[in-house]
Amino acid sequence: MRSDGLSHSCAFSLSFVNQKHLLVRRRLVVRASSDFAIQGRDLSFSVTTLQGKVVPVLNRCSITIPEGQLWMLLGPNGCGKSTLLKVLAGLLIPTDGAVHIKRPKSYVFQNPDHQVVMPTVEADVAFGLGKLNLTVDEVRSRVMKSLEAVGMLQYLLRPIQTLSGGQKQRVAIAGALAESSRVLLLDELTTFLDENDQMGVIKAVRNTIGGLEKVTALWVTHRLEELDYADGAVYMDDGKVVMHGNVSDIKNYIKEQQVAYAKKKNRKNL
Ligand SMILES: Nc1ncnc2c1ncn2[C@@H]1O[C@H](COP(=O)(O)OP(=O)(O)OP(=O)(O)O)[C@@H](O)[C@H]1O
Repeated sequence: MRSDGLSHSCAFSLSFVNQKHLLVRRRLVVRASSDFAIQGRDLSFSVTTLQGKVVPVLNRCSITIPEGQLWMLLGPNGCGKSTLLKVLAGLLIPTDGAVHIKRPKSYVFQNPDHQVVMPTVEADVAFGLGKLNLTVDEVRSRVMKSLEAVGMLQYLLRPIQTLSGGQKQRVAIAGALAESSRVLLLDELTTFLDENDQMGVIKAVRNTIGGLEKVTALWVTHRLEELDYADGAVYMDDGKVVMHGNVSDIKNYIKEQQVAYAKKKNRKNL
């Protein structure tokens, strides 16, 4: 675990963040203390284009996710979902607002090849435990428990390159669990996966939620069928959360948006 509370999964991501684009006014990332696991309040974030134009991406965006639950984050392309997730993870620094989040926390990437780096499954899940001063038996026990939680125990000794994309995602999640992550921030994990792998990953996440450790996950997705596995959902548009609540309300809202969009498009074509 890194000193800033990020897991090894997050450590790699910093190289993806172009610091030139960050407008840093203040940094407020503190530990959460009540029954929510994730809270962002009035978060703003902007990027500066190569032409020097400042473009707002998050616009006083607020979100609260209860502890021990799996919530989905949805919204149109470019509305700011990944940016919000990175701000919550501490990978991007908001220009304004505050983040409260339980720790340890882990951010898992869309592309598992960006974070599954060791030659075998066992070595990869154990990778982040090096700094925790654990005995060999403790490391092994954590690795096995985490792999079991994501249904990958039988792959313990497998070379990483023999795994499918979804299996690699589950190894990445096991790595986060091995580090006792209380919060998983999951960025479109199933985008590149076939249906079988997609279900394997979502069921693995579902299986890790709650429990004694009260693990909480926020899952960015475009796939409406994944909502069936969620305890709640958040819908973003234009840099802010516009709906926050139970899955059926969010599904209805999305359907209404789709109908309104189709009508608008038809009118334009007339
Ligand atoms: N470094 C950057 N430079 C310029 N624009 C950026 C940068 N990072 C994000 N953006 C812009 O900010 C907006 C939000 O991006 P973000 O990736 O958060 O959206 P998203 O909702 O996750 O999109 P998608 O669903 O397509 O993955 C987009 O218009 C994107 O082009």
